[in-house]
This record gives sequence, C-alpha cells and structure tokens, in this order.
Amino acid sequence: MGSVTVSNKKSQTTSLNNYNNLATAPVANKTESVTMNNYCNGWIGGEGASAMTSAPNLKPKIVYGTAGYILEDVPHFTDYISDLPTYPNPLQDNPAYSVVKQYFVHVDDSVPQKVVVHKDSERGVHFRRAGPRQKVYFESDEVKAAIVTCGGLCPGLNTVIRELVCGLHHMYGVKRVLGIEGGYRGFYARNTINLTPKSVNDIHKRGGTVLGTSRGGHDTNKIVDSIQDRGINQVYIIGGDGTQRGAAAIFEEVRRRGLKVAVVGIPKTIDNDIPVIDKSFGFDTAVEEAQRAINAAHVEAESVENGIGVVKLMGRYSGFIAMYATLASRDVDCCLIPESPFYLEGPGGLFEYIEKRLKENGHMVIVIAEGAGQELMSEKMQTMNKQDASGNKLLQDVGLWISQEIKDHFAREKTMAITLKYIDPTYMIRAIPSNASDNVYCTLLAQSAVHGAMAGYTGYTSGLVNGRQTYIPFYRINENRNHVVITDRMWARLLSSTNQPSFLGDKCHNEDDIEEEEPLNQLLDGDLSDDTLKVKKEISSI
Ligand SMILES: Nc1ncnc2c1ncn2[C@@H]1O[C@H](COP(=O)(O)OP(=O)(O)OP(=O)(O)O)[C@@H](O)[C@H]1O
Ligand SMILES: O=P(O)(O)OC[C@H]1O[C@](O)(CO)[C@@H](O)[C@@H]1O
Ligand SMILES: [Mg+2]
Repeated sequence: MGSVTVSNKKSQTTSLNNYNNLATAPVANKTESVTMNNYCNGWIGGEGASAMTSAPNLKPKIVYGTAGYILEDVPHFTDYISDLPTYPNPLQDNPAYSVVKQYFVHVDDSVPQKVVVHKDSERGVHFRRAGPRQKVYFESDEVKAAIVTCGGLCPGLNTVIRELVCGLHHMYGVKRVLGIEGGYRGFYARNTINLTPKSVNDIHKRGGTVLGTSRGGHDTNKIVDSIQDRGINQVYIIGGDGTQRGAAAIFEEVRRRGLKVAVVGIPKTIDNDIPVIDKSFGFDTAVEEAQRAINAAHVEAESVENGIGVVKLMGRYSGFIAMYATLASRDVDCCLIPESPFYLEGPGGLFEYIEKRLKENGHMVIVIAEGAGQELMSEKMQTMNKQDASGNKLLQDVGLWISQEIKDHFAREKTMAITLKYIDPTYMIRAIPSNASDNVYCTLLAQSAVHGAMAGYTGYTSGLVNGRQTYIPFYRINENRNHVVITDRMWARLLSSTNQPSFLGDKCHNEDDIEEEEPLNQLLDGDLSDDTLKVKKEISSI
C-alpha cells in the first residue's frame, strides 16, 4: 500500500471533476496519487486530512494508486467540518486491547473487492478496512448514539443491537445509547428507549427486533430534525436495500446541515440481495432453518406413491436462500428462483421433468423462491400490482399457485396419481434467532460500525468483503441488487446437483436477459475476466 497516497498537501494531488473521468485517469507508475473528489472545495480526503467547511458536493471519494489501484473511500467529518479536535483512542488503555499487537488499523489499509486475479490484472477496486483507529473524533461523554431497525425481520437483528450497545459501552465508554422504536418513523413519531448493556444482555437469544420495525414512513427532514433535537451524534441504521437508501438520504441531509453526526448503515437482508458484501447476516441461519422444511417435505413425499413436496422460501428478487438451501440439502430435485425463468408445459418444461423424476424415484421435492415465476402467474391470474408501504411490489403466492398447477396437470393428463404437500416456512425462518456463525458475524459488523463512527467516518455501510470487515460508501450499496447469476458456476453446480433442466429452451428469454449481471463477491465464486471494465461501467452509470 506504500505507493498509494492520500495526500494532505494539495499540490501532490490532482482533482478530477466527475466520475466518468475514471476511464481516463492516469493511474500507473505514479508516486503521487490522483484523487478524484468533489466532497467539498479543496477536500483532499483521508483520515485526519486538513479540510475546510463548504457546501457539500455529493460525489464519491475515489483515490487512485499505482497498478490500477482504486480506493472507493467513505466520507469523513473532516471532509465538511473544519478544526475538529481529536482524542487518543481509549482502547489503547484497555487491557484487553492494548496487548494486541497492531490492534489499530493502519490508515492506508484497504481490502480488494476482487481476489481472483491474473498475473497482469490491475489491482482494481478496494474498500477502506474497518477497525479501530489511533485517533477518535468523539469523547466518550460526548457521544449520544441511536439505533434503529427497519424493513423485514431477519435472524440476528437483536445480536447487532446488543453488540452495538456493548461495543459502544465497553470499548469506548459510551453510556448514552437510544433505541428508536418502530423503524424510521420512530424518529419523529415515538419515544426513544434507553439501551444499556444490562437491558440488551439476553436479546440475542430472541428472534425479531426488540426495537420493532416498519416499512414506509421515511421522512428525511423530520428524521434529521429529530436527530438534531435529541442531540444524537451517531446513528446506526440496520436494514436492507430500502433502509440503506434511506440512510444515504439522512447522511446527505446531515452533511448539508453541517452536523457532526455519524450516519452508519448495517446491512440486513435475509434475501442476501445487498451488493458488494460477501453475504448478509441471518442468511446462514435462514439456509440452515430451511433444511427443516425441506426435510419435512422429503419425508412426506417419500412416504407415499408419487409424492411431491413443495417448499416455498423467501427471495423476492434473488434466489440465494433457495439455491443454498437446495445445495445444502441434496434432497431437492428442482430449485426455481426469480433469476431463472422456467415454463410448465411441453418438452423441457417443469411438468415433463416432474413426470420423469416420479417415474425414476417415486417422489420428488421442489424448492421455489417466492419471487420465481411471477410472470407466469401474471399470465394466468391478473396481477394485483400492489405495493407495500415502502414501495416494494407485493408478490402473489407462487407456492400455492405452482402446487395447484401441478395438481391440475396430473388430474387433467391422468398419467399418474400424485400426492402433493405444500410447505410455506417463510415467516418461521425469518423469525428465529441467529445461529452461532451469524452471531459472530453480527458482532464483527457491529464492532466495526462503532470503530468507524468513533474515528469520524460517516456515510458508510459496515460490511464483509472477501472475509474482511470494510466501510463501503452508501452509493455502492445502493446502486444495484445482488442476484444469483445463472451463467455462473454456482448455479451450474446446483443444476448438476439436482439434475433439473436449465429451462433454457425455446421458450426461455434470450441470453441478453440472463447475462445482465456479473457476480462481484466471493459467495458467488464468480470469475470476472475484466474487473476494471466493470468498475468503470458501474461508476459511469451512477
Ligand atoms: N429510496 C428510499 N429513500 C428513502 N427511504 C427509503 C427508500 N426506500 C425505502 N426506504 C425506507 O426504508 C425503510 C425500509 O425499506 P423496505 O421496507 O424496503 O425494507 P428493506 O430495508 O429493503 O429491508 P428488506 O427488504 O430486507 O425487508 C422504510 O421505512 C422505507 O420507507
Ligand atoms: O411480509 P413482509 O414483512 O412485507 O416481508 C416479506 C418480504 O420481506 C423479505 O423477507 C425481505 O426482508 C422478502 O423476502 C419478503 O418478500
Ligand atoms: Mg428490500
């Protein structure tokens, strides 16, 4: 990292004016860095960089280094507030931490987004490594933190709340932590509750969120007014894609008002559809819990002649839970997800495959993600086109629909008598407490979030990238959605495990529809041939 400079001397940097210049930015063989930012006039960036107060200009903070190194950095108080005092990190006097060699993260540490490289590959995009810094921008007594949970439930929410409270308290001596009840609208429509290590001690053993949650109700101005009125200066916002977009809006307003308030996102989504990060907390728990439903479906199916078990799992736009639960189980004969169009009738269709499997095995199990086959249903049933309070499309029950279609088909064709059992465990899966590995993951996410806020970073989501905790700028989290890539190896592994048809027959959509996304994270095990091109494409499309 030695060659990458985030300089605090203006003369050593070159400022570029917009994202699209990325494609032409000179990057290689330079000792000084090329810094592209428009956060504020004269902003140079980086921890402790000198800064001047000015109207914020909401552009990404990108730093170039040698050999195609790109750091997509996160905002810092010093980008828009001048002359802030700093303090030694209290962790240096904490016996648990002070003995750890190199406990503080080096200012230049960053984590690559892509770890599979070729010998001539450019170094590509990096994110700032999370962790404690030597200097902090808050005194312990000064901090008044708030925590809010928004969107749908997910295993691990309570663990994150607990670890935020305990992390703030035990690591940084922060005594004032408020819980915002009932999601975003709780900022302006509800009272707050005091959270202490004692009051949150056992909550990780419970499902749901002790703070409550909601959809809709995001009013940026009212929320920031409430933050200001209550004297809150660190806000921890736990939620999915919608929530993180809301967090970005709050951050922008906070910065517009010039407030020293750290706005920190912690990504939550049982669907695992948040981009950039390896996976979201609660996902492992969901996959594990889904096994119980799949087992039950299998037991039912194999106990009768021509038994079919259908299990619906969550996944509104992304079929990760269905895919991983299928791969984990090995009892599943067919997995249907939103990303992989399928059809029912005719050669290569689902009915033909079901008949074949029943003849071979006498029973079968189908796992279907809730967002799969919505177009097929819409053809036959009138689409409701309704939305929830956050604007998410309300889906029809694909599990019920497909079960009925299968029953009708065999009743009509009279080829064989079947017995079908449909299991919908979706809300049972979502409501359980997180498992051991998710609990560890939640702890790391929460502690990383706290370290970043104390160090003056803001406007970021705390997330795992290639197994390392990082700070990711909101715009990267909010620009798209993570999908299963059906042209990627992981889906191929699933197809070879279930032996199901790929449904890529005549009736399938053309290839352009299918190959629109490339995987970006390790979970997908993608093999990107030219990451830099992709980064350029993504950044220029913002
Ligand atoms: N574009 C947006 N700008 C501001 N706020 C938003 C935006 N989208 C959603 N929100 C707010 O974020 C909160 C949560 O959104 P949503 O209900 O979509 O859940 P989510 O965070 O996406 O979680 P999940 O989908 O995993 O359940 C809601 O209060 C909603 O009003
Ligand atoms: O019934 P609710 O609370 O709107 O949640 C349902 C949705 O929430 C999710 O679990 C995402 O949090 C989706 O998989 C699902 O479609
Ligand atoms: Mg969402």
